Amino acid sequence: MSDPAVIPEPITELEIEGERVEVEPRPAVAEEIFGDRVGIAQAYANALARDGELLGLLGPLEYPRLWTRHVINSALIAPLLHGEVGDVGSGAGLPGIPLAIARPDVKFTLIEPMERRHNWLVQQIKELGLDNVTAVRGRAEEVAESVAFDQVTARAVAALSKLLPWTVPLVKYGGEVVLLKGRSAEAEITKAAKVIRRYKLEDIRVEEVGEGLDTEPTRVVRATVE
Ligand SMILES: C[S@@+](CC[C@H](N)C(=O)[O-])C[C@H]1O[C@@H](n2cnc3c(N)ncnc32)[C@H](O)[C@@H]1O
Repeated sequence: MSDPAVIPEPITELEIEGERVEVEPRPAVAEEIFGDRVGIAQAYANALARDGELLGLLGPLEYPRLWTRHVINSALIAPLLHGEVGDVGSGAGLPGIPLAIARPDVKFTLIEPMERRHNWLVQQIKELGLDNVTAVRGRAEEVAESVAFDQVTARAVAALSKLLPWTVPLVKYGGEVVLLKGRSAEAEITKAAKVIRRYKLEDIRVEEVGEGLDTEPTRVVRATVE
């Protein structure tokens, strides 16, 4: 288990298929986001660097932007969250694990159907000593009956028209979806108009978070479930 007071030595390079690959060093903004839990974030980044390829979630091109594109991009939405949060299609724990490190006061459930990834998440939760996270193996549609979250997050799982029917049924009345999206966010909202009406989503909007910090902001699609 990671000792939060100790910052582990960062993995700075790896060999993948005989090629030397550099791993992005931890940016200064990580200290601002994770505070005294930055050591846990470094332990997670190291695990992601070590196992990301094995899990089929990180290609060699992702290593030089491991922190900014994955860990920080995920953690930036931490101030938007409260209560109990479900993270659909967590994969290697994104955005759920960086969020759980940044917000020990919020409870996270990582939902991931692939056995290998789910097992890895269970192992990481234990090794990082995160007592505010659990991992559930299954597809969102399968677990919808048994859960009700204040908020549901997802990142890089599917386009909105497919993602909303997977995420909205997991949200309590009055709760919300907070979905990390790139530049396509507005276009995806337009395409998902029928689904948005069907689920009676209120106040659907695109927001950027992390402005003022020395990193690229993260875009989210937020909507209230009524
Ligand atoms: C491209 S990966 C993204 C993983 C992670 N969210 C990230 O940002 O790196 C998509 C993940 O969604 C999972 N997934 C696909 N369909 C799903 C569903 N219906 N319910 C829950 N997870 C699903 C896949 O197994 C995969 O791990």
